[in-house]
Amino acid sequence: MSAWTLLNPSYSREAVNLGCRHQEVSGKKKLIIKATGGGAYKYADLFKEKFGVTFDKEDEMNSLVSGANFLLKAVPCEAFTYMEGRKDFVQINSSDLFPYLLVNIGSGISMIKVVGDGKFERVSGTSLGGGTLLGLGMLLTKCQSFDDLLEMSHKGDNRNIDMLVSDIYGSDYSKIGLSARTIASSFGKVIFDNKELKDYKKEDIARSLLRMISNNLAQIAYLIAMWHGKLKRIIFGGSFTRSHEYIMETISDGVEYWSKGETKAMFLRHEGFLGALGAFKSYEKHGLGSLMGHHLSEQSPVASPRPQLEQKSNGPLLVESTDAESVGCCILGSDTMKRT
Ligand SMILES: Nc1ncnc2c1ncn2[C@@H]1O[C@H](COP(=O)(O)OP(=O)(O)OP(=O)(O)O)[C@@H](O)[C@H]1O
Ligand SMILES: CC(C)(CO)[C@@H](O)C(=O)NCCC(=O)O
Repeated sequence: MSAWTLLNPSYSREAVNLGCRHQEVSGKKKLIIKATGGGAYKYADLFKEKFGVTFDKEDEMNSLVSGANFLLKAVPCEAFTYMEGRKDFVQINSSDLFPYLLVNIGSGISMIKVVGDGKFERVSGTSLGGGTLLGLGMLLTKCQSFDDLLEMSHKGDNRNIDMLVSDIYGSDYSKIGLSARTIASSFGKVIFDNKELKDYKKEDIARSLLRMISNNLAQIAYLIAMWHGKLKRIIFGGSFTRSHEYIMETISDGVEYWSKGETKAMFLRHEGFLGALGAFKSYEKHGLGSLMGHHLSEQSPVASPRPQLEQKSNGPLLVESTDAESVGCCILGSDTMKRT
């Protein structure tokens, strides 16, 4: 997947009008598109040469934060927790939103402490992210896509690959709070198996990989949140989770475990669109805010009655009125195009 995000001009008439603009340069019309992420730099020349499109570049971190703040403040029930198969929407009071840790899981992971609108610091990051899962997954299971890998993982059993506490102790190790089922060493069982890759079920490998990456990022995120002022909210964005229940469940379990139940992982309904939304929002600074407000009030549920602040609900009611299509933007990758 490419590392760039932009508003897709072919998605809808509104997106054409709002995602890009024309500028008259020496009598010629120039098409300008907001773009963010690495691809906004990497592919700028290519787009200009092939399509005559100029990228109006917005900083990636700035766009991620701006997109996340916008969603959390303006879209009812954007954030939710996911535990034991249950999605609980959380409406955060905007006066109590900051500070929080934004963990953007793309190919790599950025951890950003957000303290206000436009006020943030990228406090950490890790290269063990979505790209690691997919890359290792492709090597070890020959999966063709992320969805392929995810589907495999649903059918797998990581206990055939991972070394559990019970494999070492024969039971739990309750004195230090480790249950028999806790993974003591990801992929650790392989050491004693004397088997080759072909002898393992690819479903089991997929499951172990997913647990390994998700557990690891949950732990790092929690530690970073504690290190940077005991941030009470950890919000996970980026295309990695894409509402995949098992991924969210594993991340939630990890945060719950490491925080001893004090912190809950939060996810976003529009998790993969933070950068695009943030780049879009930057029109405000060019004095085109009214145009944007018009578009959003038509398409997003902002105008609909708000649920009670800090209310939690796992009922379907709130989803109905806050359909994911409402934000109406696309991510274009070099090989994929996804729509909310
Ligand atoms: N359909 C998909 N195709 C490819 N990757 C997917 C898909 N769905 C989820 N993913 C996961 O999302 C990751 C990429 O996420 P995203 O598009 O947010 O990041 P990116 O912009 O490419 O990365 P970075 O932020 O590091 O530049 C992949 O590495 C993979 O783990
Ligand atoms: C390089 C970026 C910012 C590109 O989105 C991302 O992939 C990332 O945060 N990677 C982790 C890099 C690190 O901090 O180790």
